[in-house]
Amino acid sequence: MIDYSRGDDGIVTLTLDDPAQSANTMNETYVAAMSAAVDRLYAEREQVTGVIVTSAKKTFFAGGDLPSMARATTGDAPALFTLLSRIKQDFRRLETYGRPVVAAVNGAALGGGLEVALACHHRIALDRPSTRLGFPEVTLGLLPGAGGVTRTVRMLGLAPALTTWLLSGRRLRPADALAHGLVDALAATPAELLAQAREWIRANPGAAQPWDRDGYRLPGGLPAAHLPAFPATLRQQLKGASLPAPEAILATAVEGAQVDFATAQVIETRHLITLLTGQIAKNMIGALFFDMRAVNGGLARPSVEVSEPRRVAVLGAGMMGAGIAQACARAGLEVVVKDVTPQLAARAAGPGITTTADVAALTGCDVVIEAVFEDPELKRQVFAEVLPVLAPDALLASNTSTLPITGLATGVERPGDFIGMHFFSPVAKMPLLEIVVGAQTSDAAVARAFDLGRLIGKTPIVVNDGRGFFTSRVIGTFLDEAIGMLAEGVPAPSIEHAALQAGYPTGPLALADEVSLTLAQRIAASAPVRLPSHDVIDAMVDRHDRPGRSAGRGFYTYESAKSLWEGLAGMATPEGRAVPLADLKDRFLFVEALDARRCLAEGVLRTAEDGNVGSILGIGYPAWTGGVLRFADQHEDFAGRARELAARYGTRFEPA
Ligand SMILES: NC(=O)c1ccc[n+]([C@@H]2O[C@H](COP(=O)([O-])OP(=O)(O)OC[C@H]3O[C@@H](n4cnc5c(N)ncnc54)[C@H](O)[C@@H]3O)[C@@H](O)[C@H]2O)c1
Repeated sequence: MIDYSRGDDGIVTLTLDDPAQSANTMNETYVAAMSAAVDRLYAEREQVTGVIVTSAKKTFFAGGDLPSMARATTGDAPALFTLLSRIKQDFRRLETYGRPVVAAVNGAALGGGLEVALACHHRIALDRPSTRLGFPEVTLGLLPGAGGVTRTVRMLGLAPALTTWLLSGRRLRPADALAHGLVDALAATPAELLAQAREWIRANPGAAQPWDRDGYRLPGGLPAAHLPAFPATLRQQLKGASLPAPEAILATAVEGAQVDFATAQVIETRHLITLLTGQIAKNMIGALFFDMRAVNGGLARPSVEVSEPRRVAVLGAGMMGAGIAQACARAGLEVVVKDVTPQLAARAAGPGITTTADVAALTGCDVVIEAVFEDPELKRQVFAEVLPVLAPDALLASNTSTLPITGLATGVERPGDFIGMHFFSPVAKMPLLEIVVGAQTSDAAVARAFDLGRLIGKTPIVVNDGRGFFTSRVIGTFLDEAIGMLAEGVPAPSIEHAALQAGYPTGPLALADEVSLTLAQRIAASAPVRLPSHDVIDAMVDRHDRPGRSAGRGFYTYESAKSLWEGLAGMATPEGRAVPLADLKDRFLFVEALDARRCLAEGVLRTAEDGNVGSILGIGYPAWTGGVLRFADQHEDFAGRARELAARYGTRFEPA
């Protein structure tokens, strides 16, 4: 798995190449191979002038061995300690070898991959658009435990290491990694990469890690010196739910910065083992690795062969239409955007995009994605208008966020080709695509929508039609719960605080303002039952003229600073009462989990994987839960707690 080859110049190239996998990971094969390679380096030291570490794969190194990590139990702790110590020891032997060691990072280096590179004296990255470097561990409830925390902190100093790399989970492009100090140089081609590595080795025969040199000092000083001045981004990253991984990373960094290198490594190992053997990492790996892999791998895609799209028509150049057009163009598709006037259409202009107000310009398109106003009559009309010029079997997709697909399809000539492709705002950033299957939608249409989603880099879940499909329905349930709390007399700041504490990315009242209370009112008007939240929404829109964010006033006032509107206390009904924080938090998590279980029972959700992935990527369900359906499965007493909430707050909490 590691090819060892020594050139005439005495430079050994270690080429990582796991024969059993498409990417290198820190599995047993790797561990054994790395030990053997380092042993051989030491045995042949007299003939060696330097070492290049590189990979034979498209990526440099993908990271930890997640399948085996996800199985770890407390009983495995001693074995994990031994394994991690061995990995660390080999890195340590490499960096103290007494010869220059260079990482020739020929592709993505994430997690364990970046740790391999950090154990080298110098890192050169191949500057490709797809290459990313970073520590995604925190997003899986873990920490970089093969020296990643220890070395990053010692290389960059505490605050930069934490904010840019360890707590953010960011995957940086090579140029950004260079600017942020974990890469030393860039190379334009693979040949240059290796040539630069050799050159650096020749020029730096006495290379050593900074922390192994005399007089080394932690950049930025010891923790006590700058903890009070920790940047705002760090405080931001630590706000909200108290989650084990960011806390463990912070503790590892701060404790490790005050002791010698070897002790810091042990501290790091201990913290990682605590995370590995706990439930939250299992939840996060379950959803964001296993479920995600299943969803992206086509778990819900019908296995029919379909042709690839070439020319995409987008109707409507508003916020969504422009975003969808740009995403398609970036994937290399030919895109034509139509709006009612050339000026309006031109807002979606960009490389690879033609804009128009003329239906004829859509001639021959084999996909149309409609993103005009949320009005069923208008949508029917634009489909009728474009159908005659499209390719005869064109896929007909609507980006509606609320209108049932089966209903929209009835106005259209070819309902079998009609489908929902629900993107999320902002399209460039949001990874989820919710594919909505109407009563008459064909398997081929689902497969085509799925393939298009994958082509433009989205994670496509496939759901059946219904009021609000999956995502809009469940997020609506969440917002109704929050807004209903105002009617109960719960102070607005407590509502927002409880959601952040539970791990949601934004408070529900702020979110409702973003969505717009006018839209919420329209949805409420067609709801099968009247809820307490609907009275609050009506009062906000009709009585107080506070329709939401775009008007500058909703639950919040958006003037110079954003602040909760003081009139909200007046929304409480006389029977209002105090609700404990623990109940507020659980009401959010449970009300969504219960609704998602109903979605699964009703067939709106076809798989639990789609529900878990969709809830985290699309509607901000806290990732620590492992997704809206896993939350119930991993909860120690889901049914019992749900019944308790039902007794206090209503039958919607009754478990099925
Ligand atoms: N805003 C969101 O967060 C979001 C998210 C997911 C889905 N959606 C859905 O996407 C759709 C569009 O939403 P948006 O926020 O982009 O709206 P928007 O108001 O920003 O854009 C709508 C565009 O459609 C154009 N349009 C109107 N009639 C047209 C016609 N006959 N032919 C061509 N273009 C026409 C308008 O000029 C406007 O540019 C809606 O169905 C909405 O429910 C919105």
